[in-house]
Amino acid sequence: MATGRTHRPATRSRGIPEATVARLPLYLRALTALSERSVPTVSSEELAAAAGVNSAKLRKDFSYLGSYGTRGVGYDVEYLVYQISRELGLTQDWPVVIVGMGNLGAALAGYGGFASRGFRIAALIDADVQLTGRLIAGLPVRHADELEGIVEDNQVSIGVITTPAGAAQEVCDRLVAAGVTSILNFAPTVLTVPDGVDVRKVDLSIELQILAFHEQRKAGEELESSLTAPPVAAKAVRDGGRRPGPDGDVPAVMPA
Ligand SMILES: NC(=O)c1ccc[n+]([C@@H]2O[C@H](COP(=O)([O-])OP(=O)(O)OC[C@H]3O[C@@H](n4cnc5c(N)ncnc54)[C@H](O)[C@@H]3O)[C@@H](O)[C@H]2O)c1
Repeated sequence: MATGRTHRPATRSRGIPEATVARLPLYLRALTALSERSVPTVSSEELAAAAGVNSAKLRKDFSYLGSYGTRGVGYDVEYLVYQISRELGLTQDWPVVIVGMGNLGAALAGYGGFASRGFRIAALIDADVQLTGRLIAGLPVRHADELEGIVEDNQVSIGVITTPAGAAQEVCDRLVAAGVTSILNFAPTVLTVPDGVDVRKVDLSIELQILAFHEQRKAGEELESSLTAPPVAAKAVRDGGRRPGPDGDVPAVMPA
């Protein structure tokens, strides 16, 4: 038994590094936006800026896909959308179940972005009999007793867990025993899964903590630069964070 995430090598099949795989959805999102605006080609710099990635890294990533673009023209948007979708396995339909139909489960069920990216919600499942049969986003909630049958009947390979932490491991075990091999876990707990099962954990509070770290660092840098800045600017910062702008009174640093 492996604890938490399954241990995979840093590269996947066909030698594409995990870090590249993790950036492919970012490129795909930016390319889809271009495609919707009927933009035919895009340069690596434009696409890198739209995806929030360094352009040298983008070119390296695309070389793993065998996509090199055309000098002076750039990359063919539609072809790249197809290539990345194929690489991510999005050209096929992925039935997904969501287990735990409280606030978060219902919000996810209502999110249209899954279906448009090839993730079909096969069933919404909850242990609460009061919820059984209730329509959420047009689908009836099924009782947790039916979980194994639903997974088998729909050949579900991806399960989303949005139950309280205390129920998540049991739900995970049942999903895996029924044949699910990928879990997206929103519950704040580390799941134990057998080899061959992938777990991705989503934790918005961790993302917020990372942002808090950056905020703190930015505040530290600002303070440091105010202490080393020329006397006039430093005085302006001490006087409430207002530095004289080009026309003398535009605050460059807003007071907190
Ligand atoms: N990852 C994040 O960023 C994030 C954000 C918000 C909430 N959460 C977590 O997501 C989970 C759900 O949050 P919520 O606000 O929707 O909670 P909620 O209480 O509204 O919903 C939980 C649902 O799970 C059901 N449930 C409980 N045990 C079950 C079982 N064994 N099988 C099937 N269903 C079961 C309950 O009946 C309930 O409907 C919690 O663990 C919460 O901590 C995570």
